[in-house]
Amino acid sequence: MRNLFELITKIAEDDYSTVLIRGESGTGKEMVAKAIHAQSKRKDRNFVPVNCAAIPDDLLESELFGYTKGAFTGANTNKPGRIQYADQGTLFLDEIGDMKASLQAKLLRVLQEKEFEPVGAFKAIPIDTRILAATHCDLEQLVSEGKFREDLYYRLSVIPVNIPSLKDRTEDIPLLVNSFIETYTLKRGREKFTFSREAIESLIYYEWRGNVRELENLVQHMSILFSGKEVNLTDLPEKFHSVKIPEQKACTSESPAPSAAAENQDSEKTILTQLDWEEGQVNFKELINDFETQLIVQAMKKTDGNKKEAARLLNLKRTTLLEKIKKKKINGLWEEN
Ligand SMILES: Nc1ncnc2c1ncn2[C@@H]1O[C@H](COP(=O)(O)OP(=O)(O)OP(=O)(O)O)[C@@H](O)[C@H]1O
Repeated sequence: MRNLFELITKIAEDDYSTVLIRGESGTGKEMVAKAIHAQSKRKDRNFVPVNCAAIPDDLLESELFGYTKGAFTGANTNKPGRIQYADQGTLFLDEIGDMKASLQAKLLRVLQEKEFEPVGAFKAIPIDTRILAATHCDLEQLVSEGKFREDLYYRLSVIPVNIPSLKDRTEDIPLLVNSFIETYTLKRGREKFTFSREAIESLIYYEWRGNVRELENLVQHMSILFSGKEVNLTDLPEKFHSVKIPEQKACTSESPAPSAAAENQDSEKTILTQLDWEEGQVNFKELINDFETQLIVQAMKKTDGNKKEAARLLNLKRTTLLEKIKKKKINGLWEEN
């Protein structure tokens, strides 16, 4: 996600490239598109989202490009399309994989020629809009099946942005939960609440097919229906009660998970017994540094080199662990020993 934030800033600065945002439903594709717009030079102009899957095929063309008076029965006046509202701004085309072939051709023209024709018009209108597209589909597959134009696919995916599913970044769950608690308690003017460790664990190991949207809905739901201070597992909706938590990770409020310090008592002993106080002063900084290295190497060994798991064992953020490994230049040390 940190890489993604950096990418958003770079993309926002470069106004010319088209961007294809990919991710499962609810991962935050529209949020990323809004963030790109908000950081770009177009930020004071409109951000216009169009969900290509939500508008029936027959209507999408006139909705997107507008129409002229008399273009079809019922077209009594000229009507601008959403693309015109996005002039000088950003047009966000969500679910682009659902766009029918004839519209794909019109969109390609916008991208290549920077102009479009409203339905029923004979003259093209110039347009200056940045197009951000998003999809949860496998566009390459649609291209190979002939359902999506290959030239449009290459045009759109100049910069691909992939948003990971929530189940692939479970370390973000507690952070997101806290942020949503903040938002929804503030909105309702009620006291903040917390989630018990057991409850958080069930959230961490839950499937999250609806990704961040589903998590946000849960916290919103709790902020309405739960009036206590700490949400326990039993306060959560039924589907969370049966979440399978891997054996060695399961912990209850009565039997807290082993802390990194306890797990590493052995290495602490080793270092302390190695100390020779008689020799004079001990080098405090060096010893702490060695101890830290030993802890990291041990955690990496225990988890077969899985940095995410090791960070969880050490009660560190994954990024902090990665930074330490890099700074100490100890990458792979756990394999050698
Ligand atoms: N990193 C995040 N931090 C806070 N809220 C987030 C984050 N990512 C997503 N959300 C929230 O999750 C919800 C879904 O996000 P969004 O609509 O951007 O997803 P999407 O991928 O475009 O979904 P869909 O494909 O179904 O349209 C929104 O309410 C958004 O505010």
